[in-house]
Amino acid sequence: MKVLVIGAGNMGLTYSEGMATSPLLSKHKLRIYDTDPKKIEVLSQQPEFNVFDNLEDCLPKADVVFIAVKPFHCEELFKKMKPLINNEQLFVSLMAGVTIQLIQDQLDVKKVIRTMPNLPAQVGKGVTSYTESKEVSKIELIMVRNLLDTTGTSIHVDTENFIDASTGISGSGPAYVFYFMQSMLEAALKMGFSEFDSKVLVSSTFEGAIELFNQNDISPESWIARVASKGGTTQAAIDSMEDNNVKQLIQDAAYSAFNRAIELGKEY
Ligand SMILES: NC(=O)C1=CN([C@@H]2O[C@H](COP(=O)(O)OP(=O)(O)OC[C@H]3O[C@@H](n4cnc5c(N)ncnc54)[C@H](OP(=O)(O)O)[C@@H]3O)[C@@H](O)[C@H]2O)C=CC1
Ligand SMILES: O=C(O)[C@@H]1CCC=N1
Repeated sequence: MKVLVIGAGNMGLTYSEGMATSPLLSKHKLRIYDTDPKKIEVLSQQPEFNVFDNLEDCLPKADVVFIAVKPFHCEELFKKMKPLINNEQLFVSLMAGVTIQLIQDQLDVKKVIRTMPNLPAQVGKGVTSYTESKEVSKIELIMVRNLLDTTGTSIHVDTENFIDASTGISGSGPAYVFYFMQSMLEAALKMGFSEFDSKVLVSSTFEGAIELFNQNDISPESWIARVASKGGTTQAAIDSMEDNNVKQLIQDAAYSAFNRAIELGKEY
């Protein structure tokens, strides 16, 4: 199978690196197209990829085309793609907000899968939600799922509303975790720890907590209760967060991303 990825940025390159290992590609190298000459030059040194600087040479014969440009670049890209594509090809979008309908209309194609990936795919720990237009067959869907799973795990959702919702949870989510980490790092530095020790304290705490969560069927709330002694230090911290409505604020933030994804879909 010939797979082409358009846009070799954070997401496109990450998914390319995962998918290049897929047996579904059989003898074909994964194809990458980008408009940035510097990226083309660097990627051309990597033996696992076939790198292109023009669509004419890579798009017409691709079976599956992943689109990983920023949403505001899609209109210009679709215009260039349109004369080079056909209705047998399968298009997989990684773009936030951009709807299946818009892709079908602007490219004049039928088979579209819309996904919401996330950045931990870079270390094989990504989670991708995906949904499809009705013209996509079961076999095509399984094939794309296999490709997506080369970067971690994936979940099928029934509607695009859940793609926008997963943008608010898992797509943008790594940034919320980094925000929390940054806040704790800054607190550790203020308390007088060195940068190195602050990093060890914070990253080990996150890693340990995630491992506990993953290895046991216990809710985060119950884990909090196991850390917090009555009248102790943790309770003081949790009370401070509750007094400041931190939980609500985090939920509001997730909804802001969800709503922004819906808004993005109306902008193009
Ligand atoms: N980053 C993330 O964590 C996530 C991103 N996404 C989605 O993934 C998509 C890509 O995001 P991200 O990887 O961060 O973006 P990047 O800017 O890192 O990557 C996009 C790449 O596409 C190139 N490009 C721009 N226009 C074209 C074009 N017409 N043809 C071919 N290549 C082009 C860009 O080049 P240049 O730099 O020169 O513009 C760049 O190399 C977005 O739509 C985003 O919504 C989804 C979930 C998570
Ligand atoms: O911020 C964005 O718009 C993209 C989508 C999810 C993560 N990054």
